[in-house]
Amino acid sequence: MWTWPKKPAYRIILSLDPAFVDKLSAVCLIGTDIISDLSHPPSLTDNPYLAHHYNGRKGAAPEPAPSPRIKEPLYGFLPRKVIGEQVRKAMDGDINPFTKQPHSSQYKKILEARKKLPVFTQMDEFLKIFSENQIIILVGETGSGKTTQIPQFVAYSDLPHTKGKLVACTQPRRVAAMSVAKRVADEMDACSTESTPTVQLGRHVGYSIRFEDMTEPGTTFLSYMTDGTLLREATNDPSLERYSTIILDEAHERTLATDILMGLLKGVAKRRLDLKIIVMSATLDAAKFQKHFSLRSGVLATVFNVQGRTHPVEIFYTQEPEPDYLEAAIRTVLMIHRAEAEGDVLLFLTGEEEIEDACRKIKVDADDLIKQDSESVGPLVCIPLYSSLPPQQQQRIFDAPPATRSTGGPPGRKVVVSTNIAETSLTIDGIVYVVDPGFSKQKIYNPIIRVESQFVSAISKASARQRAGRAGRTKPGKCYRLFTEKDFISELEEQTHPEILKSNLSNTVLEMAKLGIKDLVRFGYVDAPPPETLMRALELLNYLSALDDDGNLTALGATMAEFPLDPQLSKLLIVSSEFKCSNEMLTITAMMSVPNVWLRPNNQRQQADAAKALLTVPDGDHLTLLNVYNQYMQNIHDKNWTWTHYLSHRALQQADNVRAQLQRTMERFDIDLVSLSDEKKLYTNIRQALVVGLHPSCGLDTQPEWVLFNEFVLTTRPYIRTVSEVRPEWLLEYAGNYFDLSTFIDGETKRALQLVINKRAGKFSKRIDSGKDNRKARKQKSNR
Ligand SMILES: Nc1ncnc2c1ncn2[C@@H]1O[C@H](COP(=O)(O)OP(=O)(O)OP(=O)(O)O)[C@@H](O)[C@H]1O
Repeated sequence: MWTWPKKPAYRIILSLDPAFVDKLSAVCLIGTDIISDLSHPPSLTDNPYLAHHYNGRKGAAPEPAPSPRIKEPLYGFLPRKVIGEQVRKAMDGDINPFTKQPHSSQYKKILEARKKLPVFTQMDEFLKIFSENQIIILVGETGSGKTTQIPQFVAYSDLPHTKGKLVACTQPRRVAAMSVAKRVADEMDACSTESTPTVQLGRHVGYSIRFEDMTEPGTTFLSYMTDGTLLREATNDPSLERYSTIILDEAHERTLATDILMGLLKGVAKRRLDLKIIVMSATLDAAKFQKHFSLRSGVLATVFNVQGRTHPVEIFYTQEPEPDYLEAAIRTVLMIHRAEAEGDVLLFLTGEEEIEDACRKIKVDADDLIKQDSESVGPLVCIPLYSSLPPQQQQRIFDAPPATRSTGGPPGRKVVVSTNIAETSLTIDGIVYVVDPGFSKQKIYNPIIRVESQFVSAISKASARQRAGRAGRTKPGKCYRLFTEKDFISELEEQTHPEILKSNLSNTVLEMAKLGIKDLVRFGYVDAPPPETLMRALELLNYLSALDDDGNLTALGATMAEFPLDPQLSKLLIVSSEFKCSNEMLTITAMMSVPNVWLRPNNQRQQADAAKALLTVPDGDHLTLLNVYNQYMQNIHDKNWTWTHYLSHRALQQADNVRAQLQRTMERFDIDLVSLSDEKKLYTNIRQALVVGLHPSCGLDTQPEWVLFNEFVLTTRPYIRTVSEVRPEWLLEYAGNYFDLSTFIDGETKRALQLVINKRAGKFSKRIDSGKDNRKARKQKSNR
């Protein structure tokens, strides 16, 4: 039987207080984190393992040691001669040079439109600089054509494609990677209406996002992908050999994965002299990237500026600050619908609940408007967009607006209500109006208490410009900012803070370890993360036995890094076969990796709750998720069954897909897929590895003393989600190293666990005593 090698992979929380949810702010956890209450805060600097990573310095935040003076390597890169004239000829020719098929007339039509983009007018200049430099920082205004054109120029410059290497272009968001790949495939001739498409999306031009790889080895020459996907790929191929050029788009967003890639690629560029790197940014703040990518001391990376944008966008501000931005946003959308000319609207809000709520309200109010004045108010559809929506549902934003009701009647309008995932790279054809209240939800990780919280806060000026840029993509647009111009100038920060400074880094550090990066402190960050955050990540990975005491990646850690999951979840999957419940854990993990499966329409809440109650397993949310999936399978994926049980068919389909992918990874590592036949024992085993929650949506109707949970959300109150009841004996048995009471300071947790130990010892000694008594009695009897 497997036992916890060091500390538990589960997040466990103790509370003896019935109102313990309120105490969760004092609990440290994140994601599927290990938690304890603060009576057991592992000291950051006293921990020998962490101290080792920080040169044994105690009590002070580590400072990076001065880099050793090394002899500068002879540096040069392999020049690639690219001639603009030849690229232009290939584009204008009758035959598609990638597929050797004739170009369609639609291709030529789109090409004429592309030629008007600012980037296109500077193609020769770009290709010259591209030939002469290994690394380029490209700065261009939103809408100038960076995302769609530059990767194509590079792909043409790679011709002939006998070398078989690809061009990669990263995007911070899935929806952008998918939609830009589609647009570029169309531009390269995938949209022919008159013949079989010459270029195909998913074959010649592809995309790759977590759980979905739409590329074809040997055929794909240009792939759009999320930055996280490329980073994951680098863990298996740190030199990223299969790429000829890597383009990091939207670098100004400073996502965690893009930042790590920037550090990594700097090293790869020195090893792979044939590799080209382009870092694209919409802000003029390129100096940081230029400095970062200076490969020789004193020589900054080359910057290429693209002038101009496609269409003008008129900006409007409010006269006074708006007291309620949501109400103001809805009012503005309706005002546009009633008074403005044809064109769709994009409204930026902060999160799923707010977006769904706004969609409902806008729809109701728009229907009222139509009733009052059907002559001048046209039909309206509202489409939500947020990251937890399944990709197919996200694609609805590209649907055509509703048709005009009658000939000559007012035009229909589409309103997309989105989080900031629509802020960059997306072109939603037809969007003319943008409504920007100036807020977004931001995650902040506090490494001291190990809590990640979400706050609604003001966006940066850079974000506001990106948002405005979503209008004016295909025609002139208008942007309504729901704040004053004075606030824009004096209150908004210039740039959004890099994610690396405010995120939990456990996943990233595991990936870095897999990449072979030993010195986390002196890795070439663009901005170095807070030392406490790195320490927390190391600590967690060490607890999980993904890293050994010297910080080396263990075999277990290497396997964990292969799963596209948080380290805690991948650990659960790996160890589940020891608990004889790996089939079930696969299902539970897949269900936790997809959007919420429960539907709860506003007007049918009671029915939805009753349906949920029928599927709820009293032992906890995890077993309930398992039950839902099993029933879905027994009902042969029936859409009607999901509908009548208020379940999202799409989310369940997605879970099925994710499960199959995770299963393939398990099989690759020979992890047994097993299930105990004794259901009661099976359920106990699963819970020994899992969590129960007291979030209002939780199915538990009891108030358990000890629970394990999956997610901690700090909103107006702290909540835990996806929870299972656990027994304190399990903590001592399976997580003995973490729950080693000699390392606990005196407090509630220690007292409670001590009680359990005493109780067990008491029982044990009583048993020994009674054994002795029995033996004595037997002896006396036999003596007699
Ligand atoms: N799906 C599409 N349908 C129609 N036109 C499109 C589409 N995608 C892009 N375009 C056109 O190409 C232009 C350039 O888009 P692109 O995404 O390449 O710009 P960008 O400079 O990368 O902007 P951003 O920084 O905002 O992503 C758009 O303004 C639009 O005119």
